[in-house]
Amino acid sequence: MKPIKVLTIAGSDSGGGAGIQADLKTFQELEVFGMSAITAITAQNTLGLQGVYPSSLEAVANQIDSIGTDIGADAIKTGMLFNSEMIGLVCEKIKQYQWDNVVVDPVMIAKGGASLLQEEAVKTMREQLIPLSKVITPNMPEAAALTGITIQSLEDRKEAAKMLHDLGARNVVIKGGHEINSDEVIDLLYDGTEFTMYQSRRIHTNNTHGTGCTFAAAVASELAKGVEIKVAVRNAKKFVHISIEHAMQIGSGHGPLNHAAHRTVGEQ
Ligand SMILES: Nc1ncnc2c1ncn2[C@@H]1O[C@H](COP(=O)(O)OP(=O)(O)OP(=O)(O)O)[C@@H](O)[C@H]1O
Ligand SMILES: Cc1ncc(CO)c(N)n1
Repeated sequence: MKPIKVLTIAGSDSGGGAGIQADLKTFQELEVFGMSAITAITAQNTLGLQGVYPSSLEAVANQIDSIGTDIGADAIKTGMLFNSEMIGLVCEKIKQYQWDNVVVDPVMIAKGGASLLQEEAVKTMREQLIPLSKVITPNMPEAAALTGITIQSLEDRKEAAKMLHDLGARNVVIKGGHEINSDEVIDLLYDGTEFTMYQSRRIHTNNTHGTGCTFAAAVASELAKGVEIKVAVRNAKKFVHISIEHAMQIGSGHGPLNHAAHRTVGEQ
């Protein structure tokens, strides 16, 4: 069987819950071959972010070239991209290698509130990266930052999704993890034609560190396999849900997910 390969371009989370670590765990669980280009090293744990050490542009370019010139990728996922220059570089490489299955997780702020993207970089993301994306997966604050729309209701999310589609994203998923006053979590997909809602029960837990990375990595894995977007989002949401539900108690703050849970729960 031909191996299916997925590349994540993202930051490292020393605590193992988010970023590159969450992505590679997800790729492994969803049976695709995972590769990485590391944009920054973060010192991070379940309590917060203790330090950020960005990679040089040369290091990022070289990592991507190593993959592009030899192994290739059936899908790529971007996470923490640190600043405007790095986003520009990643856009150049996506074009150079003609990568089409591009999942953009527009990471800006970690759950604890620490910034993972410089502010001026939001403009570059909007103008350069979004037009190259097959799907963009902002949470509600990220969708607000990218569009300037204040997002509270589902209608606000629909308006923001349309705007992000107009900016060039072929599909937009605005995730609902931040709608904390509700007992359900609804992720909203817009494919340029219609809206699809993915609804689940909200799990009341502290262990949600890395949900966004895991979700986007799962979408990328499914797209790499040739699964169509509506099913890819459904499968990704199910995978994240099970992984949150069966999280182990790790650290004393916002703990990571249990990416292996689907094996025993048997729903995947
Ligand atoms: N408490 C929860 N219960 C069930 N599902 C959840 C919960 N929190 C998040 N999810 C799911 O996890 C996925 C990620 O959503 P979320 O809005 O948390 O992303 P995020 O804010 O980008 O995450 P991150 O913490 O990695 O930045 C979505 O599919 C969402 O439905
Ligand atoms: C490295 C990294 N990427 C993304 C996130 C968002 O969850 C995080 N906390 N850390």
